[in-house]
Amino acid sequence: MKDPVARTASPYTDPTVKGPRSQQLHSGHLSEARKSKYAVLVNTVNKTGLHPGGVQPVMEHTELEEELHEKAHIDYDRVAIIPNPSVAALYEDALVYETGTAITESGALTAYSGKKTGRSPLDKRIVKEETSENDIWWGPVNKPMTPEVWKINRERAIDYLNTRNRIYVVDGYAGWDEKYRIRVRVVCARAYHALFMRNMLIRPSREELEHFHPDYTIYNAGSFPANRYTEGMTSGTSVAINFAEKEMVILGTEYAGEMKKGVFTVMFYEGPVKHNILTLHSSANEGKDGDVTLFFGLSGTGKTTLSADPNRALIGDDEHCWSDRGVFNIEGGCYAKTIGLSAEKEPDIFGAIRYGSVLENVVFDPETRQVDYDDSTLTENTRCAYPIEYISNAKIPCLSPNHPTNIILLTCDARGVLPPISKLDSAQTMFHFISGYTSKMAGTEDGVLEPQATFSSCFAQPFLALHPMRYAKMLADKIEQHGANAWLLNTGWVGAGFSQGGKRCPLKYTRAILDAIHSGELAKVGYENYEVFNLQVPTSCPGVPAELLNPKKAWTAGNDSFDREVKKLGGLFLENFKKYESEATEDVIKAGPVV
Ligand SMILES: Nc1ncnc2c1ncn2[C@@H]1O[C@H](COP(=O)(O)OP(=O)(O)OP(=O)(O)O)[C@@H](O)[C@H]1O
Ligand SMILES: O=C([O-])CC(=O)C(=O)O
Ligand SMILES: [Mn+2]
Repeated sequence: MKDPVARTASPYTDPTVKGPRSQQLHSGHLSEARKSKYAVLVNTVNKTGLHPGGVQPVMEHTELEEELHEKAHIDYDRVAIIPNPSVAALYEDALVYETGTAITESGALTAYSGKKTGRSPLDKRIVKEETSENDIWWGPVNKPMTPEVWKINRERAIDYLNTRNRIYVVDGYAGWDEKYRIRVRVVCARAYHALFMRNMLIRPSREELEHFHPDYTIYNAGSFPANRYTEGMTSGTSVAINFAEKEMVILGTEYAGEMKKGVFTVMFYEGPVKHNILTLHSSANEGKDGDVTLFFGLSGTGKTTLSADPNRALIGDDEHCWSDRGVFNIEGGCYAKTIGLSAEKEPDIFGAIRYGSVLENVVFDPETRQVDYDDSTLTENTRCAYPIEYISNAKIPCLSPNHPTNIILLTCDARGVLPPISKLDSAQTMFHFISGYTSKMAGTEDGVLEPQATFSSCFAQPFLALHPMRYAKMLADKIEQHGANAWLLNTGWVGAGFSQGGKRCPLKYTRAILDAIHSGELAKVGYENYEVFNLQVPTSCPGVPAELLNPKKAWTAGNDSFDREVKKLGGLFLENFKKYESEATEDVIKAGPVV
């Protein structure tokens, strides 16, 4: 599969359209509801003696079909609506209707997302309407969309869905805490997208699905582009959320991550605004004594990798809420990066890639069906989505009544000047949380090919709905109330930066650092002050060479380049923080680097 078919966002080259409708009706995919519907049709025809195709017969529609018809004008007489299909049915459909979709050696379904292999943050918009506009952070990420443009795009998505022979509906919850969960419905054209969201949402029981009425609905028409001449569109891609209508519309990108991150933005809005709970871009796990650790960090910094820990139960790998009742995962699955994945280094994740999991944009051998996890031909951002129970020590239900004991801010510093581990006081925690520094690595966002210094407030800027300081203040209050310890952990370069030929901190050392935090040993060792950033770094850590702990001592590329790099990064932090200074307290402003 070295040269897969590049799918473009056009319905005309969309290989998912195959086979006449009559074939589908007999394809064995009909749900019970569908079958009884056709039984009704047959009965009507028999009773009236009318030939089908003459007078329009009276057809009975399911509750779900009626709802979709009423809310979204889905043409249920033309399109087969497949409600909450099984994994097996989705496999069958994906294999029949989608170009390049296949089963890999380990049993996972592998699919291509087409041209877009990462999120498109520049094409994300929020509808400007009165119920939410005073709360929304109309900052660098949330671009306003007028209600008129929303209607145009929504209609375009629905028109596209109505041209399909079959569309899928996946219903699920976001949030394991029943008090705070939202019900989400996904309506999409690709079986791969349906299976992805079946994995990523929390799966309701069969009974719960029977009368499931969503709070939010996602219309994913990603194979079909937005019209670039529609006012405000800057490309053929549009990912839009309407908080008043409680809907999301996707056009012009088939990257599945947009759906899960769309739900996340909804939680970033609903959590604080409606329930006074804090939404966080973090993973979480729990030790044997019930101690909870949260790992905040941007894409690629290690949330998924480090939260999968054989000694600790996994609560979740990417999206959590911290409420007055502890911590809960938003999702029912994990979405792991698979580039460079190996059974030796990351056995839990490797083992989760099996029947039911969805691999995205990986390269595999068409004969042996073996996946080459080192191959980044299609993208650096190769991924796998699997249900969380595929991690054997996942804690189900995925929540803890305990408040976090440790808070770990992850960063992946490609300059190699942030220490592998530092202990933070509360002002430093706020400074670094608001700053949200990492080197953005190639892949998860469209167009990023080399590491770039990036500051993403709350480690979540592309997903935030409200101003970052609203989340930061909530976090400060919670940390103070529950007395959590905070750490800054750099999973990035050590010894020298990316540009000086340094290397990324070996995973085994990062894991040893975490073990020492969890065993309490790291709190007991000696500390020294690390220049410019004024961070407290340990002078020793079990399982880690001591010389790695202080970047100045670890640096192999000459003192001049070290001084230059550390000051340059310090300067970037200060420059970035200026925009928050008017709202931050004096001690937080002072907790930044001194250049
Ligand atoms: N020292 C290290 N610590 C953590 N991860 C490392 C380290 N060295 C290399 N890696 C690799 O970095 C990647 C971290 O990706 P991971 O999926 O954990 O990111 P994430 O924070 O969950 O991102 P996203 O929010 O995009 O899902 C993995 O591919 C992992 O193998
Ligand atoms: O959303 C995605 O595509 C992957 C992810 O977790 C992130 O970028 O934080
Ligand atoms: Mn993420």
